[in-house]
Amino acid sequence: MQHFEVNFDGLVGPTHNYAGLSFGNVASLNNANASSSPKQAAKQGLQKAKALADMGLTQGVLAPQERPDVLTLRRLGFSGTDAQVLEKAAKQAPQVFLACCSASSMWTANAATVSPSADTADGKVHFTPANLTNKFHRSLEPQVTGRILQATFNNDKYFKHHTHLPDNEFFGDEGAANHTRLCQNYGHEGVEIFTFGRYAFDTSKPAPQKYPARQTLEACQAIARLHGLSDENVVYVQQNPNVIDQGVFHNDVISVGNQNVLFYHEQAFHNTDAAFAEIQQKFGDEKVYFIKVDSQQVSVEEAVKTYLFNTQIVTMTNGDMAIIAPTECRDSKAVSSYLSDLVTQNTPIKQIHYFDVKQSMRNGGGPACLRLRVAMNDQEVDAVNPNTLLYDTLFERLNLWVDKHYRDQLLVADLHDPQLLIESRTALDELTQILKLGSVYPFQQD
Ligand SMILES: NCCC[C@H](NC(=O)CCC(=O)O)C(=O)O
Repeated sequence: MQHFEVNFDGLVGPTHNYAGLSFGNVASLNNANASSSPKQAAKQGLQKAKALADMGLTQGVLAPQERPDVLTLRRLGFSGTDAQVLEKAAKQAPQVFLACCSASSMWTANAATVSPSADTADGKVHFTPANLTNKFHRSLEPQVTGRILQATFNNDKYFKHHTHLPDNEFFGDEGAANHTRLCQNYGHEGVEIFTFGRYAFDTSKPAPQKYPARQTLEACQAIARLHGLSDENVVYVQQNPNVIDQGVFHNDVISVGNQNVLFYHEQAFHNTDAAFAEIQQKFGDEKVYFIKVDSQQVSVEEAVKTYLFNTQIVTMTNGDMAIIAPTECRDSKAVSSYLSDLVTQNTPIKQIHYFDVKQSMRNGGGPACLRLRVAMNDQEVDAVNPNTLLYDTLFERLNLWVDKHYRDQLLVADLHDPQLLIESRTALDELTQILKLGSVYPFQQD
């Protein structure tokens, strides 16, 4: 049996915009109200995904969500026709309205936590959508995310879907952005590393002071229970509260792992030595490469600006690893010289590939945010909805679909345009036919 890691990239939705919604995410705050290009954003994402497919990796896509979220606006008391709902909300509660327009589901690293079948008690691949409670605009995602995941991984024999954790800050969960899995190979039992920002039920423990810690230990523990993980395969590590206060709102902004590599900044974790000893012990006899970047090489500020750690580390068909980095890393002297040196060292990382994902970066989402990793064996890959796997035909079809429906430019002030709602729904309706997802959106269920 063969084993793969498949990346499911989030398609950028037609309302991609910069509304400054994410307190604690420096790029989101700095780019508030800038004009965006949904078309360019979607194409940048597709290019990156297709390039990985061309490198011989299996690549899938996940559908975006319906925005503006008229259903939520109605729940909040705005009434009338859809156009009236948009107009009233934009006028009477602009911040609430903007939150209901975000295309943030594009960052599928926050869609769910996934545990491969090699790690779970029942031998199925488990999915728990993230509840994303810390940000109102993101808390609107989990229900539809669950439907999209079920329509993508639509076979009960191999896939187990859980409901997202209770919607409150005690169980704040941001999905795979705070979860990394190390393993000797993808089919082998792995070590699932859950990273959290604070203890929900013990306020005497360290926590950030300035920016929110979005993920709690208790949420991580609940997911490990739901997925049937053994204590022998799980490590919980607290993020260094101080780096959260410097803009590291998810752990994937300061560390990334793949197979036997954990690439991290020296300030990423609290109690690093104890955590790494536990990881190595649970990993087994083979050595884990803990690749440390220290503050003199790259400061936390530079790491947040360039997203050095929001890179993907992928295993190529010849067994070497490659780093998939945003062009911001190439444009930084400190980071690009670090990376050029890294590939000459004695680690599995041998190549660096740069991609322009600026439209996403301006909202604090790099290459790693744009993908959800699902390690599977060949039978499981065969059980995935085949229309969501990105081969040449789907790539071409999706590019045409973007050209047909997406605007070149969008301003925050355009979001209440009723025509945009019609365009978005028309696009998404067609997308569900292309990907054969069925009726996953509220507007399709009226
Ligand atoms: N994993 C990357 C997530 C980025 C995302 N940004 C946003 O939602 C910004 C949206 C805006 O500000 O318009 C977040 O912070 O959760």
